[in-house]
Parts: sequence; structure tokens; C-alpha cells
Amino acid sequence: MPNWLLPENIADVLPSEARKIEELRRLLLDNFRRYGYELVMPPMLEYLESLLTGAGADTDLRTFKLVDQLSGRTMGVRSDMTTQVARIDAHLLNRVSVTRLCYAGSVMHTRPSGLHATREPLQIGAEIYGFAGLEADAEIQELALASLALAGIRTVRLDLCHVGIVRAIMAVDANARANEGAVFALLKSKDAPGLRDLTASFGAVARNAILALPDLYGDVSTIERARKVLPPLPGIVAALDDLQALSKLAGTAQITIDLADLRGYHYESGAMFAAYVPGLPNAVARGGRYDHVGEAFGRARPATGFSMDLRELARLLPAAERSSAIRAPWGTEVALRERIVALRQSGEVVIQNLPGHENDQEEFNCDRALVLDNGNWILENLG
Ligand SMILES: N[C@@H](Cc1c[nH]c[nH+]1)C(=O)O
Repeated sequence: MPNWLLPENIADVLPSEARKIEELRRLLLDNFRRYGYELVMPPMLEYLESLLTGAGADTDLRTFKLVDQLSGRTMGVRSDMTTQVARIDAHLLNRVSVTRLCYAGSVMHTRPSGLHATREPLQIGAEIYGFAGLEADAEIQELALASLALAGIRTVRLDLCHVGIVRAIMAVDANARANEGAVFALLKSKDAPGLRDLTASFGAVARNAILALPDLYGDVSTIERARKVLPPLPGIVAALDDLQALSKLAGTAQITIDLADLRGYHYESGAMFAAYVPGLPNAVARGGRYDHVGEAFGRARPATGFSMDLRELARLLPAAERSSAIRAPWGTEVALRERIVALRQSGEVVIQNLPGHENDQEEFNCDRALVLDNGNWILENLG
């Protein structure tokens, strides 16, 4: 095997794609800043215990592990920055008020999370801590949709679901609670026969409600259907109210309600969303409420946020235009060097020719050249 081959689902990013990704990263981070989100940079590696605190079993499975030569302890490569940012909020900032944080960085997955998915997503996201009300969820949803719009995406389908519904059902039935893991797994795969078998020993309220969930899928009218079919437990009513309010705030996005959709990283505790765009099989943005992660870090803080994979998003953008540039000779003459510095300071791309490589700059379109004219360095248009 040639020694330059990369592992499966791991890739280099070449110039034109890298430029698109980087421009999108800046655009999105600048927009987060305009909403008041402060940028944080958690580490790539952490001790496994802290990396997995508050996260579910699927995070454990998707985390690459290695041994720290300094401490002998097991470390993990982050597979999701959300829990890291929750740790920062819980331990390092110690603020009592609302904190808005954002981040962008590579995460690694042991296995691709979907068809053709990379194992090294470039995760970008934003999180709000310290506010339990729906207003924070609404802001996160708005920011996610605004981010997709900035990425040039016009048609978005927003899938909404709410963990509170299953939780409310579990709360009234000890048998159901004892089988929580299995209920979640079967709901996730919409395995109706499996659910029927499993719920046979549950009380009628929990059983009927759980069996109804896989069919509670469709447009916004699903919420009204759910109100009729599901028991009027306070947790269910509140969750359906949340979904109704959030669906009204989704702008032009097409809404789908899926009350059995529990995909995610198992830390969510309330309303959740996933955004899909035509042409991509995997969700381009995911988010939701996860109030118990801070608690696992020793400081209970309500939390909600979203994240996206910049590599995936950038693939949807049209190829970046080659940027215009100025070709300049290589030289040590002071006037030439000063002119080049001034042009670069004004934002121009100035590429100095190296001998024998006059036209090598694929990413750039050298439409002007710096030439010596009567002792002055002037710009000449290239036809
Ligand atoms: N980090 C989660 C999404 C999320 C961010 N905040 C809350 N949820 C994911 O990648 O699926």
C-alpha cells in the first residue's frame, strides 16, 4: 500500500475547497459575534472521563482513545465540542448569568456518522447557558437558520422533536423506566413489532403512548394529532406547546414533526431540531436543549445550542471564484518592496514570481502586474 494513502473517510482539503470552508467559518463566527456569542477553543484531547461526562454511550463509541504518556491515563479525541463547551461554562467561567459561547474546530469520529460522512467533521456551533425558557431555544433555532441562509441555502426542512414526551411517559411507569435504553433504541429505529413486545408488560397509559409515537410524524398538524392521541400529562402538554411555538418561529423553513426521533448524542433533554437540505442525506445542522450536562460537571445550568459541519456545508456552496491578484517580480529593491507592502496592506493579493514559476498560482487570477515604468512601480492591466 502506498504510504501516502489516507484512512477511509479522512481527507485532505485542497485549496479551492479550503478557501470556501474558511470563508464560511469567518462569516458564521462573525455572525455569532453579532448575536453576542463569545468564541472559545476547547482542546482536541482530554482525559476520557471528562470528555464523556454527561454524554451518552454513543459518544463513547465514537471517541478515539489513546494513552497519555505523561500521566498513563486514557485520553480521548473529542467527537463533539458541545459537552466541552458545557464544561467550560460549568467550571471555568462560573458565571451566574446567561452565557453565550461559540466554537469552531475539528472533531474525530471512530466511524462515519452517515452515508459518505467524513470522520473528521469541522464542527461549528453556538450554545446558550443559564436560561431555561423557550426564548433561548428560539434564538438558537433562529441562529441555525440564519447560518444556513449565510451559507447560501434557500430550501431547508426543519425536523422538530422533543425528548420531554418520552420522558413524561417514562415518568408514569416504573416498568418503562426500567427499560429506558431499549425503548429509546426501538423508537429510534421505529421498530413497531419490537416496541409491541417490549411494552407488553407496561401499564396501558405508557404502552399506548409509546406505541403511538412512531406514527406521530408529518407536518405541523401532527402536533394537534398528538394532543388527541397522547395522554394529557403535564410534560407532554408542555412539550407539544414548545414544539408549536418553535414551529411558528421557523420562517420559511418547511417543518416536519417526528415525535419518535431521538437521534442525537443522548444528552438532550427538551426540544431538538435537525435541519436537512436537498441533496444531502445527513442533517446539516442539529441542536436542542440539554439541561443535565452541566449538572454532570457539578454545576446545573440550563443549556441549549446547535452545531453544524462546515465541510459538509461548504460542499453546497458554488465553487469559489478565483480571486484577482497582482503579479510582481521578485526583488530586493526598496521601492518595489514598499509598493508590495502597501498593496498587501490595502487588501490586494500580491504574488511575487519565483524564477521559472511565473504562472503557478491556480487559485488566483493575476489580472494585473507590477511593472517598472520610468523608475516608478506601476500597475499594468493584463488582458
Ligand atoms: N453537538 C450536537 C448538537 C448540539 C449542539 N448543542 C446541542 N446539541 C450534535 O452535533 O449533534
